Amino acid sequence: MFGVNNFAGVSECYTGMLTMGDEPVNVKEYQILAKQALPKMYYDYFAGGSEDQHTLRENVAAFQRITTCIINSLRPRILVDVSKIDMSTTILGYKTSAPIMIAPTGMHKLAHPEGEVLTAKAAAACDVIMVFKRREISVLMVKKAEANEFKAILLTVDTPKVGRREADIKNKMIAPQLKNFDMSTEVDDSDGSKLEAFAARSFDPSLSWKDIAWLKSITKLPVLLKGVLTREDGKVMSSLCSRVDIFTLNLSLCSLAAVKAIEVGVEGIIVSNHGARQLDYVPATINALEEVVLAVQGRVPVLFDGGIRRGTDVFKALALGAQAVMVGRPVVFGLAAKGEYGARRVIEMLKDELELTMALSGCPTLSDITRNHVRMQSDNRHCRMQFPNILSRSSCTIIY
Ligand SMILES: Cc1cc2nc3c(=O)[nH]c(=O)nc-3n(C[C@H](O)[C@H](O)[C@H](O)COP(=O)(O)O)c2cc1C
Ligand SMILES: CCCCC(=O)C(=O)O
Repeated sequence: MFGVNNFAGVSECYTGMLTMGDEPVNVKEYQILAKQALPKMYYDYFAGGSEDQHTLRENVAAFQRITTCIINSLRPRILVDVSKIDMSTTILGYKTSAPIMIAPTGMHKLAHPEGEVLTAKAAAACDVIMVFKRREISVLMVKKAEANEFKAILLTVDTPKVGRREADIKNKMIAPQLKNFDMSTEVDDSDGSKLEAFAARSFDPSLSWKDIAWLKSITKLPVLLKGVLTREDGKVMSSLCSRVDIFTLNLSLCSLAAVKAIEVGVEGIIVSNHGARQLDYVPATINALEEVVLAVQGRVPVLFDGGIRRGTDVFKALALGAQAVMVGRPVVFGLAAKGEYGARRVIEMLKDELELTMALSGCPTLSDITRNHVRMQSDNRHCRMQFPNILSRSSCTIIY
């Protein structure tokens, strides 16, 4: 039988219908099983994006556009000894076996009764904290993180308010009671998404650059900003910039969001659009990555998340300058479908696929993966000089 699944952000053909007893062969198949395993309200919460879900589709589709035509393609090397592939790297001084981490995603207990405990068992989890209106909650959580020997704080900076998630509104999404949020006791009689109502009560929309100094003043842990998408901070430059311009602009002319982040002393930046759950119509993160990497100029690590579903996606993000990637939904879907085993398999499959991609691209180590291993639309001028005939074909013109 030929099954067609058309989920938000995933549009795939499969040669059979999956059922819970089946063993998924790639991370996307875990989404199919998660959909079968979860109540609709919870599946929609995990899978959904904001508003038209344009960016949700783009996060995945933009990776798929880096494909087999001359521009937006991988560029493998041949006749390199790839009998040993080393995917290990060091992030903030900590050694890890592969540049793949688990993104901070809320409410794993909706996916599985044992929630985050199983996810943490399945892999070394990456830890997150949000700054709340009630700063005493933030202080408490930072102290808890320190006491539990967490290694870094990722400050989510793209959620002063929660994005408009229409599935959650329709489903009247219930915010479960969370241990970390015990201190919020207000009664919620709002209609629509209770999660949104919770966020409106708790998150601080006045969060600004000065608060980074406050956060740094209460902890010695390194602080990384999660949710940077641009190098610029003002309207002036954004009106002047287009994707193709970014290599030719004099970066020192503009006030830079990424650069500003470094100035206020953050130890790392995560290029993320929150899995397309916040502002719709922001770029797919893979299309925003290089802009930030160029602005940061190696001064702090740049991590990446959004739409990673394949080892080749990891490879593309590394080639465009990410030091490591984080994976959100696939891990939760693995957890929902097959518990700890499923979450672990998702990471293992991505690692195996990355290993194979490195071997087939002639890259025995991560440092062998270079910008020259991908060709993007923004390399167009260079392409035009080299491949005048091919580029006149409209099939090779990819529009961001
Ligand atoms: C269900 C869900 C919950 C999330 N919760 C948080 C969160 O609490 N804090 C945060 O910074 N990001 C959160 N994110 C965003 C993820 O950290 C990450 O940016 C995103 O999932 C990456 O995209 P991907 O799901 O396509 O891998 C959440 C994402 C999902 C799907
Ligand atoms: C109220 C939102 C908290 C979790 C989150 O960040 C998400 O669902 O994307």
